[in-house]
Amino acid sequence: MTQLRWLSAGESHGPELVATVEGIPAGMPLLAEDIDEDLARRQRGYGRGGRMKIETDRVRLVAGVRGGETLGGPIAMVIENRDHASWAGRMGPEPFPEPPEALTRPRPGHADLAGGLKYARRDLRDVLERASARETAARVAVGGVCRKLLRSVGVEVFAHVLSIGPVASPTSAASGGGELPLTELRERARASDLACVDAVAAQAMRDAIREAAHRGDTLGGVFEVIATGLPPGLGSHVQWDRKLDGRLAQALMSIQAIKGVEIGIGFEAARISGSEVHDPIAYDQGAHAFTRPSNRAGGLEGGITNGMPLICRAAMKPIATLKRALPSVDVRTKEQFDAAFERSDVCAVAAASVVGEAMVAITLAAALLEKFGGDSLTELSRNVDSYLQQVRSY
Ligand SMILES: Cc1cc2nc3c(=O)[nH]c(=O)nc-3n(C[C@H](O)[C@H](O)[C@H](O)COP(=O)(O)O)c2cc1C
Ligand SMILES: C=C(O[C@@H]1CC(C(=O)O)=C[C@@H](OP(=O)(O)O)[C@H]1O)C(=O)O
Repeated sequence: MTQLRWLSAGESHGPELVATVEGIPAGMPLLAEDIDEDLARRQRGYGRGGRMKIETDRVRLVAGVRGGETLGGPIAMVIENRDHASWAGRMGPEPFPEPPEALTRPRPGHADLAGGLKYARRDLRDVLERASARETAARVAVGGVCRKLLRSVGVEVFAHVLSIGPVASPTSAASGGGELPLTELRERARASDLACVDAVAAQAMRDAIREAAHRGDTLGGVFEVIATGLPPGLGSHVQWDRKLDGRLAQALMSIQAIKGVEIGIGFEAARISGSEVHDPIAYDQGAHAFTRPSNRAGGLEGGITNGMPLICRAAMKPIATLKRALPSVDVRTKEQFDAAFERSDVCAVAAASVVGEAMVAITLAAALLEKFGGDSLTELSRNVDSYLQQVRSY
């Protein structure tokens, strides 16, 4: 068994973000540009704030890769924070020449107050810098490495936006929106600035975001992550922490501002009968494979992949930093004030969907390595092929 481990470090306006990932087999081709494309997609999306005009995220591979191939050791990556240049004397590890002005008016919905109380920080910037979703750039870098591994065994992960505020796209893979083949869904999502596959819905979403911005308000939404090409048998029913649905939920829920996760049709399954929920089983003699005419389970039964595409959804709450700020209290004076506002995204659901892809890719890569092991890519591929042969002759 190979264990995938990873960590990120870095503050939003510090010098750089750092990510380390260990457990990737040796001999996997890996270039910075494999990851940069995802980093660029994470920066997109109608409704993002001024910060995204400053950053042009690129990864620098600093360990674990030689001559374009992984070595089997920890891979370390760095992403520069260009905005750091504007924070001289206020951010960075060295003592400041003068104490910077403290941020003392916590924003409802952000980590400011809870983190300030927990870590006994009087300047709430000490909390928000790490709580910020700037950190998700590091996650996307780790996800890019994992995506490369998954691709080598035929697994693709992609996401699309289902709704922004009250505006919904008519297409959902989980609800049988499979009139669109999944490859087409992926291409359309990648071509849209909102990762929405329906052009009419995307325009209504843009309008909703623009109107929210005019009101000084913000919007959340829902995105769906789909993984194709998965072998049956990732995850396990035998112990609580090995169930893949639970692990995916934790991974997606850990993304800043994600407040709900569904697998397949999710909460909808609780409202209808069993006969309308469960996917009948058939057998394709030619392909020597079990098939399903529907995929309401979203590719998971008993916490184990069943060979159908994996479908997860995540709900993002609206951005907490409001131009028309909500009432708050100054933590120093205890007087009532409006919460702090400098600048902010109005809506970041499309960006979060790219982070969702990364978190799902990381979780699937971990499950793949646990099942098939392998210190080299050759060994991993051989193990996968041998298992697929076993499944075909079951
Ligand atoms: C891609 C992305 C961008 C975000 N941008 C902002 C932002 O500009 N302003 C803000 O207040 N919150 C933003 N958030 C949400 C906060 O990071 C999040 O609400 C905060 O860390 C508190 O965590 P919680 O919402 O999970 O409790 C963003 C989240 C994501 C995923
Ligand atoms: C920097 C990113 O997102 C940031 C996430 C974020 C937050 O509070 O989560 C607040 C904003 O940062 P700033 O206060 O510098 O404008 C976003 O821009 C990014 O996604 O790369």
